[in-house]
Amino acid sequence: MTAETPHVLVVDDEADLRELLVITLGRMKLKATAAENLASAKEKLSSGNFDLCLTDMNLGDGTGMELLQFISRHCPDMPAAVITAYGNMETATEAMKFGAYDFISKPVALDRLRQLIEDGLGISGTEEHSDEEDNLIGDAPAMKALKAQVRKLARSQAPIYISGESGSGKERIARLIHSLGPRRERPFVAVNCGAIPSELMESEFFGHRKGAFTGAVEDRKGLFREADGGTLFLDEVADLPLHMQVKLLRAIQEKSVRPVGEAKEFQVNLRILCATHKDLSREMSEGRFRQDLFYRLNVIEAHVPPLRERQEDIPSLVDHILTRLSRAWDITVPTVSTAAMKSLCHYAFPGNVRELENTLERALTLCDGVVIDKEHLRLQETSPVAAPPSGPWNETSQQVERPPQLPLEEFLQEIEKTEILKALDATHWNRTAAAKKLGMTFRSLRYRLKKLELDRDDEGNE
Ligand SMILES: Nc1ncnc2c1ncn2[C@@H]1O[C@H](COP(=O)(O)OP(=O)(O)OP(=O)(O)O)[C@@H](O)[C@H]1O
Repeated sequence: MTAETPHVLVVDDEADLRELLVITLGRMKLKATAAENLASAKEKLSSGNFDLCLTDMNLGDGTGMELLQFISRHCPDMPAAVITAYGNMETATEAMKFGAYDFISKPVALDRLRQLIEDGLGISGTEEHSDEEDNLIGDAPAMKALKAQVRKLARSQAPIYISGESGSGKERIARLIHSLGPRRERPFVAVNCGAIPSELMESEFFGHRKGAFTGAVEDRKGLFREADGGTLFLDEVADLPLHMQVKLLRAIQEKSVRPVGEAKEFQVNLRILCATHKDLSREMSEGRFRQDLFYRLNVIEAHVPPLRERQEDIPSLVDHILTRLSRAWDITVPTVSTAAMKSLCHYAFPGNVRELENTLERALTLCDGVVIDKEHLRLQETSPVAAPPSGPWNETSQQVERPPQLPLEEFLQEIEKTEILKALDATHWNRTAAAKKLGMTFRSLRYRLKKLELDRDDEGNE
């Protein structure tokens, strides 16, 4: 966003609404320009410098969706929001998939409009950095793609469904989305839906008045209001009982909650992120998860790949986790022997990163404090890797296309890494034999291992 007065483009074919929006924006001390159809909006966007666009869906000569597509191609850094017909959630959902950061329904409520504009201007402009990002380890192609997706999603207000196996890092992704977005200064509230007893759920989510039921000794705000202005992360959302799913849907749609034993409703403004290790569409088709809630929450899906599909990330994760544990325990970071690292890189980790953390914590207690060796890991030998490391080649050795967001240099590095790891694997990490297999000198392989940060340990296993 520029340091000057933010400039908003309003696009609507109805003159009355257009005027109302321009007046409201003026009162908010913003500069507003109006366009009455798609062609004029495109022309203004091409010649002017806007910080935000607010568009209706019917534009006479085109649709709001077409304008969103134009924006994502020509001004991808400018946030855009849409105005939808009352109750038309499908259009709103579709618009968010097309890149709108939020929507507002007609008749336009002015306080909601103000909020929408403020949120939008908060995300406009320079890229944010978050410490959470540094703590999200992973350079495997799938993780790089996920990080790029997260950066984009952080700007939007769309609900996101984070899928992935247990322990793969879903909550971490949710925190990152929050910390990179306009709500970062507000609370991030995480709740494990599977851990709340069914009878307490309503009061946990929506709060209660003192005396509303036995045990309600004081007023309680509830998670929705605690997260007001910020993000509510519903972990294990598939575990919500059906009666609670109805109430949750209502709260999300109405953007308001009524505490147990309270007569009045409270407005809430929050972003909902959810996750589950279960297959949510299957839960829905088998009648355990409401279809309407599914479509409301699952506007955009972000998938966290299991650790066995990004084994090249294991060495840096090991490094990161051991550094963190050693700092907490106030000890020197131990080294990991080549044999131990090799078994870690070949283990399937059904419990994903959490299992890796537990494995290393145990190894740290069992080792002599200097070197973690294979026997300290106590990995189940019966759990071999289910899939080969995800590299630029798939299981049938067919070439995989370069993900568009991955620069060529890094893509080529991935190929190099995968091939080197394959050769090391085939030769039981005998680097002389691996170099021969790869048609290079030992020195050249050693240089590449260093460059690719695969030379964790120099124990002279040549
Ligand atoms: N990419 C990563 N880099 C560093 N640490 C990670 C990463 N992914 C996960 N972790 C760590 O692994 C542990 C499990 O992650 P997290 O709780 O986010 O997983 P989850 O998928 O939400 O698990 P569950 O399904 O059990 O709720 C956490 O301690 C988290 O900090």
